Amino acid sequence: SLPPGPSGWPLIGNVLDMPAVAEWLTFAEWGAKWGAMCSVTLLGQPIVILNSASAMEDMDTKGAVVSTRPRLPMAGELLGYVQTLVLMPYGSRFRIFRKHFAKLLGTPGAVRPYIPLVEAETHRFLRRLLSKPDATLVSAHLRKLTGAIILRITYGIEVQEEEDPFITIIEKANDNFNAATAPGAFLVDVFPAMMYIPEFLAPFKRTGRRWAVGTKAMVEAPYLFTQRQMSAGIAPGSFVSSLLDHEEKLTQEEMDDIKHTAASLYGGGADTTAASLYAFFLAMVLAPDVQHAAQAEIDSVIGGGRLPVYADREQLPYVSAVVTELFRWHSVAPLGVPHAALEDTVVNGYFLPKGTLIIANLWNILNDPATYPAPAAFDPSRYLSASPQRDPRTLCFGFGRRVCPGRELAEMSLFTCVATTLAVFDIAAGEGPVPVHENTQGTISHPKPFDCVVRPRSERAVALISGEA
Ligand code: HEM
Repeated sequence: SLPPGPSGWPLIGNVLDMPAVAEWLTFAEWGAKWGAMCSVTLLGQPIVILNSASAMEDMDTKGAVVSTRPRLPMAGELLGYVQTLVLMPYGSRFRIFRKHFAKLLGTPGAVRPYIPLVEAETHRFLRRLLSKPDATLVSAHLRKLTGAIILRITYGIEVQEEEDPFITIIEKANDNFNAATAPGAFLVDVFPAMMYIPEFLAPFKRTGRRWAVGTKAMVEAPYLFTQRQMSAGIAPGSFVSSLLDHEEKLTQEEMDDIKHTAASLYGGGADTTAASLYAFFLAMVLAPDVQHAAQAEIDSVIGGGRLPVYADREQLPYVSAVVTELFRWHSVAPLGVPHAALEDTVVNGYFLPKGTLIIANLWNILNDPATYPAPAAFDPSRYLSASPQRDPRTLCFGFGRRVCPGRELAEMSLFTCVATTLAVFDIAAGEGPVPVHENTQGTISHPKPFDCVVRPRSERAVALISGEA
């Protein structure tokens, strides 16, 4: 049978038990009651929830069998996201996309060429933060930073200081994606047969068609820009330009794969990394002792004469532990991205029929007090004692064949931003009540907005930021 879980009603199953918000908290309660691998059924659709690291590892052993994605007609088919990696079903095209990703970002060696680019974009971020340190703009500055890094790696596009047209197009599409995948937002995801309803009777189809224009613009506009730059002989090196270098030898299908792999990079990488970095600012407000300890390490190892760089990582173990703790403390994807069983399978003695949805409750796994005592505390020293706690990187990126392919770039972006920001800025609480760490709803979850005060640490820091030192 399926793993145990709350008993439901005939036909509708557990529909009435499903929480409307913060699903990860209710799922955690079910885990405590029914076991780390528990299940519910929604209108006949079985859903297995993984509430512990070992349950996720057991699932991991099934490899490809548990590595397809559920069918989501709204975001996948109507908006067109099934063409991008995150919603693509397991199969040969999926493997081509993953190969592109592996070559581009799969190892520390593969991402090494991007170090100067990540550092340069991070310096631009520091300058924006210096000129507009308002708490309400921190999140926007971070989105611009992570978007700029991905656009340069993928297309060789350098973003404009004011409103950048590509970022505007892509963020609009990503907002549509988030709205389309919000739990319970579109009934057609529960009843795919609704796809047969003619459009004049189905408002969701009209919404889908409108939003699909945004997806198309996101996929086409930056790609066309790079193609034009290549024709003019002025395209800088990038993922797209290197693969299109011998365009005449590529089939239409291969070019289409390159175009959609490129689009998958922004969707997977920009908002996730920005969410993690926004959590860093919150953590510094809530844990001033951690901030002071990290700054003391930077001051003693680097001194005030330059900004830290990625190559300093080994010499900055405490700052590195801040990054490690960031991966744990704020769940960027509290419920990961749902997997689905490709065929009938048995895991831990439980039967999962083909099509079963598999959800890893990453929030709960990363807040498990047995692995991480006092999990709500932001405490980098967890990883620095003689018996360090488990590296959250083995958990926060999901599992199996769908494990996040952007891990190395995430690491580099986070370290560079955290180390340089701490070197030159103090981040303190604002005047209002002490902020609380809470996740926003959505597949990609940010900390809820909070007040803070960001100030340069000294005149010397100002000179470093503005490049005059
Ligand atoms: C803090 C940073 C990040 C976190 C916590 C994170 C986390 C995740 C998680 C949990 C998944 C779902 C894995 C699963 O299905 O089991 C995922 C998938 C994915 N991530 Fe990341 N990610 C981050 C950064 C990035 C970056 C920088 C990129 C690319 C540049 C990226 C690209 C992707 C893509 C394309 C997928 C879909 C993979 C697939 O479906 O096969 N991510 N990520």
